[in-house]
Amino acid sequence: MVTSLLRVEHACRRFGGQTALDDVSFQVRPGEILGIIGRSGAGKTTLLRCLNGLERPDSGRILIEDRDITTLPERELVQVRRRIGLVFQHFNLLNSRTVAANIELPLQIAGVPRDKRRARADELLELVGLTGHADKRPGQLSGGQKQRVGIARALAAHPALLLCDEATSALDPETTLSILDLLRDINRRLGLTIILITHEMDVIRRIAQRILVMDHGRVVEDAETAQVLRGGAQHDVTRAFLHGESARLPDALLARLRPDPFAGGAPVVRLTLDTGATGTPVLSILARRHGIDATILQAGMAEGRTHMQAECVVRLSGHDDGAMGFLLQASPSMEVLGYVPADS
Ligand SMILES: Nc1ncnc2c1ncn2[C@@H]1O[C@H](COP(=O)(O)OP(=O)(O)OP(=O)(O)O)[C@@H](O)[C@H]1O
Repeated sequence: MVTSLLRVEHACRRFGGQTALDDVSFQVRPGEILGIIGRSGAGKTTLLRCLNGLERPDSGRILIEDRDITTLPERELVQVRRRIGLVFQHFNLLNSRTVAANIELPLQIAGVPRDKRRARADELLELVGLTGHADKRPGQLSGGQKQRVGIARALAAHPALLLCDEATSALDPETTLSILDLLRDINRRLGLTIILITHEMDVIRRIAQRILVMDHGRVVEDAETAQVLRGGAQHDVTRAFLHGESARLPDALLARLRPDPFAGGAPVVRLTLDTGATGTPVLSILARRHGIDATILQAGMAEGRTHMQAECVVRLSGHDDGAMGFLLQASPSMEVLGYVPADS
C-alpha cells in the first residue's frame, strides 16, 4: 500500500556555483493539500521541475507512488508523468483549439479514442463549472474561466497528483478565491492530492493543510498550516511571510519598541481577530473585565481559511493577570512585538 504519494529524499541541485536545492526532504500523503512557499530564488521552480521529471536532482531521490523518478528511463517517466496534472500561472491554453479540445489534449496524446475524450471533457467541464462553454475558444473566456479550463485539462488523465505553479498569481483577488475554492472542492470530492507552489501566504492560509517554507534552496519549515497560523512557526522566514502581508510597523513605533519588559512599559501585541457576527467584542471585554485599555496602533483585514479576520497591533495599558490568557484565547496567534513606555 502507498503511504506517501510523494517522497523527496535529500534532493540537491546546483547550477554552476548556485545551489537551487540543498538537501530537500519531505513527504506528501495521499489526499493532502500542501502549500510550498518561498521568496524569489528560493528554489520552488527547480523543485517543481524535479517533481515532474523535467529536471533531475544531482543527488537524492524523488519517489512518486513509490517509484523513483530520478532513475527511471524516459519511457517509464512518461507513464509516471501521466499521474501528475500541471496547472500553470498563465494557463498555457491553445487558442487554435476549442475549450473541449484543450481539455482533451492530454488524452489525445495518450491515444484515447475521440468519443471517450469528448465524454471526459464534458464531465470535467461540469466539474469546473463551465458546462456550455465546450465549443468556445480560450480567448473568449475570462482569466478565471481560463484557469478552470487549465484545471480541467490537468485532471483529464485522472492524475494522482495536481501540481499548481502560481496558479492564481495572474488573477484578481475575487477570482483567486473562487479558483482556490474549486481546488479545495476537487480535493474533497476526488480525494486528489494537491501541491501548490506560491509566494502568497493568503493562498496557503485559504486551502493548504500543510505548509513547506523554502529559503535558499532549503526547507526551513514543514508544519501543519493551522499550527503555523496559531503562532507555532519555527523559522523567521515563515514569520516574515505571515506578517509580511500586514503593513510594516510605523518607524516612530519601531524606534521606541524594546524587546524586554521594563518598569512603566506597556506591551505591544499583534492580534488576529474574527470579524462579523461570530466575532467576540475582544477589546470591550478587555476593558470591562480586565481593566486594560487597548490603543490601536495599526489595523487591517486579512483573508482567513473560512472568513475575513482583522489584524491589529495594539498597546495594552494597565495590569491584569488574566488579560493575556483571555487575548490568547481570542487570538491564538497573538504575538508580543515588544514594549513601549505606557504614556507614549
Ligand atoms: N537553469 C538555471 N541555470 C542557472 N541557475 C538557475 C537555473 N534555474 C535556477 N537557477 C538558480 O537557482 C536558484 C533557485 O531558482 P528557482 O527558479 O528554483 O527559484 P524560485 O523560488 O522558483 O524563484 P521564482 O519565484 O523567482 O521563480 C536561483 O538562484 C536561480 O538563479
